Amino acid sequence: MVGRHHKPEDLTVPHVHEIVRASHAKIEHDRVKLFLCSGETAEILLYGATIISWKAGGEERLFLSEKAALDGSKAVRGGVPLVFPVFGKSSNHPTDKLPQHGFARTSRWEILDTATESEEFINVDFGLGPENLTVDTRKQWPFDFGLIYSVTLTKTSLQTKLLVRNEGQEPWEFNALFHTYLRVPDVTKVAVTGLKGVTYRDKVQGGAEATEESDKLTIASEVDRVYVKVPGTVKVEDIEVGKTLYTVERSNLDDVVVWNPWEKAKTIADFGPEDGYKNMLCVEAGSVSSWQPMEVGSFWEGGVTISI
Ligand SMILES: O=P(O)(O)OC[C@H]1O[C@@H](O)[C@H](O)[C@@H](O)[C@@H]1O
Repeated sequence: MVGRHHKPEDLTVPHVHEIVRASHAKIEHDRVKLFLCSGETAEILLYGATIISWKAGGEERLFLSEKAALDGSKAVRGGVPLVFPVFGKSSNHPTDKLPQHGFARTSRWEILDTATESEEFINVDFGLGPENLTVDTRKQWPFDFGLIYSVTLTKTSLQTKLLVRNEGQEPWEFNALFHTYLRVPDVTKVAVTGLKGVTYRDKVQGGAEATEESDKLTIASEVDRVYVKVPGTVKVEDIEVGKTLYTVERSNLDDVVVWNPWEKAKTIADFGPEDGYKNMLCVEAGSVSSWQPMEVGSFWEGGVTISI
């Protein structure tokens, strides 16, 4: 080889241990993996921009069903699927032809950017627009929109942010929700705090309205509640050990859905193991109790930070 002779100390290539320790993003054909040099990781599928793993403090923090389809054939059962532009199934509304929870969780997103700003965090942005939707989905919801979903991994948190833009010539409206399946050691030994005094719609009771009486919501049967306009921080606590497992902080997301299917999990085809409901609790931050209006050219941004 012609050229200057390099002595080993001239080489700019990092030593192997430095490569392993550096924070970085690894892009594969169907997913992005984020690594922090301190050991935390996250894994996000392009399908749905679904976060399927978040490891922090040496433990997996998200529940992912062992029967979840990860091949893009159906929405992922577990992790953090994104709900947009409709929560549940609507009727008499422009979203009423869309399937339950909309199309964001079943569309393939594009990677927009990855940047390691420091050793303390790493971020990846995904984008979704009409050009990423199937012809059928476009027919079901023909509006022009742009979404940017930003996932940031820090040493102690997983931060997610959704930017929504109306890029069309007519107004439309939407729901959005971060459908987070938190992993818990034993769901019967945790409590959700921060909901006392909040009005909720109880889907297990046919949508009846009630007010949360307790500062410690415990789970001993099926729970499916939409807490409306939750004022502050919600936490998941281990009541046996007396320690906070997760702190959920929201920005511009009024509502919190708490869901555990309990033994109904047995009837959910892609839920496994059958008793896996004991190790999960969905605490879902969203804007779902009323439609978010989007005038032509307007932006909306909402986000959630889950800390351990
Ligand atoms: O089975 P899916 O479409 O992923 O929905 C799971 C659950 O998602 C929750 O957000 C809803 O409140 C529940 O009613 C629903 O059962």
